[in-house]
Amino acid sequence: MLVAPSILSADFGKLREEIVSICTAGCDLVHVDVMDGHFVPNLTIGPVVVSAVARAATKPLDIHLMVENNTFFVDLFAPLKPKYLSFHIEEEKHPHRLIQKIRNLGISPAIVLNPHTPPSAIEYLIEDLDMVLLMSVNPGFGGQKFIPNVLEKAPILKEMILKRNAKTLIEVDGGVNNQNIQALANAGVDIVVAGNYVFGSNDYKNAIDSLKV
Ligand SMILES: O=C(CO)[C@H](O)[C@H](O)COP(=O)(O)O
Repeated sequence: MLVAPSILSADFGKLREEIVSICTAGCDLVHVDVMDGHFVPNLTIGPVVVSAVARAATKPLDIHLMVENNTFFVDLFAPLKPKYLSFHIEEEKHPHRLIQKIRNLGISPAIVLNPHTPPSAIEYLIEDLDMVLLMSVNPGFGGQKFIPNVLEKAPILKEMILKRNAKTLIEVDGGVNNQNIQALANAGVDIVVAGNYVFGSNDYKNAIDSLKV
């Protein structure tokens, strides 16, 4: 299991220190939540702060866009060269076109599915995606309760990936902790995002290690 701590739960008063700490503690990716106050009822950080995060991080960035105008935000964040740039299928009329755009910028394209969206929504996009992010909370806030329907969706998605001989990874985000990590691994999940569980602990290394099942 790869672990991507979500910096939404970090102490923004000492953000550089927080980023260095999770990277030293052995995280695999640094997960960044970009919210525009329209697609979700919360507002987070823009490219100025994310560029400071990128300078502090020794692990690749995994940027999750929770925004209305995906193309505008892809153009804004692409210069920071994240490993993954993910956008919501619920908010995109031309997902195939946007996937190609992200790939042509040298970034791994990923799509996010809200808790109510079935894996079939992206069946014909699978081969073009490097990752699919399944939300296990409603997007917008950290520290919410895990919605277990993701344990049903992940195996369905995995089967679609295998059927198409694709290498697409499955990531799950929201309410992940040491109580549900084994069930997520059994369901075929490759990467977990964890905010409160990591940043709310007093030992980041222990918390990250406990998710690497
Ligand atoms: O995308 C998010 C919210 O929209 C966060 O990444 C997610 O909620 C992680 O936080 P936690 O592990 O505390 O649930």
